[in-house]
Amino acid sequence: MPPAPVQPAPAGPQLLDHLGIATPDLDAGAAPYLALGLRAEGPDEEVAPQGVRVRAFRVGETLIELLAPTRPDSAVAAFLERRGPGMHHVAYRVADLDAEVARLSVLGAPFLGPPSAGRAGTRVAFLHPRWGQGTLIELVEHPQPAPGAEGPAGS
Ligand SMILES: CC[C@@H](C(=O)O)C(=O)SCCNC(=O)CCNC(=O)[C@H](O)C(C)(C)COP(=O)(O)OP(=O)(O)OC[C@H]1O[C@@H](n2cnc3c(N)ncnc32)[C@H](O)[C@@H]1OP(=O)(O)O
Ligand SMILES: [Co+2]
Repeated sequence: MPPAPVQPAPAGPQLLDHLGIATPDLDAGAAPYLALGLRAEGPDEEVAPQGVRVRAFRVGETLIELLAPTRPDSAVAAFLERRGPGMHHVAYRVADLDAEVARLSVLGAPFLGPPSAGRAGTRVAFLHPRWGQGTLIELVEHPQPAPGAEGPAGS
């Protein structure tokens, strides 16, 4: 009997949220993106649970997320030690992270721990790179806008 087809994600359409790039130094790592004409979005942010400092550059609906380690035992420090600077992860936006973690876990997807805090108020969860054909995959849920913050009243 053929395997059951994978059901579409119930949490709605997914966007490419960002690409994570590992660099030992944010200023040096930013140089090519500034030369391309991209602008940093907001101030740099430290995400302590991940041991990184982040500078984000917007490209349409997607961000380039430059990541520099803040401690030697962080995932990004280990990556730089092993592979040097470069593409670190691909992040997909989901509407309901807990629902996606539950749905994919049933399929055997190897999550690297429970959802945790990401940059800019997001919640994130990671899937081991062996599952993504050698690519570390991140799922991102953005915070819901506050009621009434979506536009002028009556629009
Ligand atoms: C800014 C915050 C947040 C956001 O808001 O977006 C972030 O993006 S934080 C980003 C940093 N955080 C993380 O990456 C957390 C999840 N990562 C991990 O848990 C680990 O990095 C890892 C993926 C489990 C790898 O850890 P490692 O100790 O290297 O594990 P292994 O020894 O099991 O490695 C196995 C294998 O995987 C290769 N590897 C490691 N990292 C990557 C990667 N980023 N992309 C592709 N492959 C990766 C590693 O080289 C090993 O391969 P071999 O060398 O062939 O054995
Ligand atoms: Co990320």
